[in-house]
Amino acid sequence: APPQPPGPAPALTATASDGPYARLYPLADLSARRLATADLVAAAKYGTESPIDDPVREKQVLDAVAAQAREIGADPEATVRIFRDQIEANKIVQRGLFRRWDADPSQAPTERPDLAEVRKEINRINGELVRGIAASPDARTAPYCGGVLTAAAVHVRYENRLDALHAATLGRALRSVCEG
Ligand SMILES: C=C(O[C@@H]1C=C(C(=O)O)C=C[C@H]1O)C(=O)O
Repeated sequence: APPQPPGPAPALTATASDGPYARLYPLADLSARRLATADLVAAAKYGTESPIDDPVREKQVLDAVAAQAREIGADPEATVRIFRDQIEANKIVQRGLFRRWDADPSQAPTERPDLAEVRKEINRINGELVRGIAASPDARTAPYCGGVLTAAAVHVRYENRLDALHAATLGRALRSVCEG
């Protein structure tokens, strides 16, 4: 037999026995990981000329994930919709941190990460998230999606000891996962 092409990464391989929780949990987990990058992005931008909103970079992200979705057979429209929420959530955390640091400069970061390096990490998470979206069409369109996704998000919240800002914003990041 000819060699088979490599399949998706094991953690995201969906089998017939995977239930909706197993399909939706990675989306909550990856969203929390993506949201955690907002702390680094905010630290990279704080006290510089770089604004929180960067529409040029946002368009690059959305174009890239739409192309990846098409390549691997995920719905590009659902993928872009989910990523618009991911981006909005990321900016909400950045704004929250800016406010926190303005109010109490002793909490402000003392080191400034390299934004280009942080964006490489965001790109890696974006790729994983597109694969997770591609692996979950049935779970995302099922009537129980919202309940299962909320359970996964609660698990992720406690597992990662998310603070109130990140926990609330995780809900924002996941807003349209269950819209199909
Ligand atoms: C994360 C950043 O900040 C914002 C959020 C983005 C995102 O979530 O991908 C992209 C651009 C910015 O509007 C960034 O500048 O990279």
